[in-house]
Order: sequence, then C-alpha cells, then structure tokens
Amino acid sequence: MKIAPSILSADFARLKEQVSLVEQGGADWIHIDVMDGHFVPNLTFGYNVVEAIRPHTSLPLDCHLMIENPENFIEDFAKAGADYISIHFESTNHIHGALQLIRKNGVKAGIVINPGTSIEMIKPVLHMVDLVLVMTVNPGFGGQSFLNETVAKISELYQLIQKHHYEYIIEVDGGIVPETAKICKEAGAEVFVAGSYIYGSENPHEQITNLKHAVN
Ligand SMILES: O=C(CO)[C@@H](O)[C@H](O)COP(=O)(O)O
Ligand SMILES: [Fe+2]
Repeated sequence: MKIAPSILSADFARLKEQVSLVEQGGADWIHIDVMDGHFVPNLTFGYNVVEAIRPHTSLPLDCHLMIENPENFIEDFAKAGADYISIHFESTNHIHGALQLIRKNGVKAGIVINPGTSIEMIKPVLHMVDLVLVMTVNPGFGGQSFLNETVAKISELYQLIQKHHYEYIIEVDGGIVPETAKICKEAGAEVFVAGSYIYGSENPHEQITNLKHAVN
C-alpha cells in the first residue's frame, strides 16, 4: 500500500521543504496535479515544477495530467523526471497512441477514469497500462468530498485484474481520509492520493501514519 501526498494542497512558496516534509513523514510517492484551465476549470503548473522537485526527493513522481492533448507534453514530463504519467481517457482523441508514447519515453503509463466515465470505455487499453487512477471526486480541485458511487468501479477494475491477469495497480484520488482509504483498500486500491488531509494539517507526518494504519 502506498501513500501519495498531492502537492496541490502544499505551500507553493516552500515546495522543496513541503516535499521533504512528507518524504520524512513516510510518504511513498509524490502526486503532482497538472491542470491546464481547459480540460478542468483550474490552472496549476507544468513540467518545470517536476524538473524543480526532481533533485530534492528520491520518491517516485506521480504526474496526473489534467490537460487536453497530453501527447504534446509527454516527452517534456519524461525528461523532467516523471516516474508515472497518467492521462484522462477524455483528454485526447488518440488514447492508445498517447499511452504508447508514455512507455516509449521510459515512463510508467496510467489511465485516469472520471466519476462519470464507465469502465467499458477504458477496457480496450487496460492491457497496456501500469496504473489505473480512479477519480473519487470530479477532477479540478482539492478538498472535495469522496463520491461513494466510485467504489464499485474500483471493485470492477480489481476483478478484471484477476480475470485477465492485467498488470496495472489501482490508485484512488480525491476525498481520501482514513475512512475512505479503508473502503477503497477493501475494494482493491493500492495507491492512495491525499492532498488536503495531509497538507491541510499542522502535522502531515501524523496524517500519513493515520492513512497507513487505515490501509495496512
Ligand atoms: O487530482 C486531484 C484533483 O483534481 C487530486 O489529486 C487532489 O489534489 C486531491 O485532493 P484532496 O481531495 O485529497 O484534497
Ligand atoms: Fe490528482
């Protein structure tokens, strides 16, 4: 089980320290939310932030691209030091090619499924991903409430791994606190993204420990 703090809720003026803080607190991955103001109604940062963080942590950098036509930036994110690049099914007309491009650049490939997207849509690419990121809120903002109706999708994706021997792991993102993390873990999730629960606290270390206890 892996805990992936999302720097979306970190203090951007002290990003280097904020990343070290969660690394020392037991985080397993660093989750990086990239938003373009088109695919989602919010704007964050680009691959230059990945490049800036890379020398300051040994943890895998998990890049969640909420941008239109992500294929235009995959090489940049790979060069910047991304370990995982996840793209939304709806963000490109060429999902198959974009996922191939991620792997061609030596990076692990993830497909992201929105609360309103059915698993049927992503079935054709499940054999070619290392990760399926299940959005447990609508993408675009931190601090939203967990959507219970997304849990059935986690279970279905887990059953598909057993049935077809797929190699992906399941990550959940949005509204993750110990209670919701436990529900997702029981459904088959292995990676737990948390932004506001970790960075919104005075004691991020304790919050990471709480999440670990909930899922281990
Ligand atoms: O991708 C996103 C939001 O679009 C997330 O990664 C958020 O950063 C999660 O924030 P919390 O719900 O944990 O506050
Ligand atoms: Fe995210």
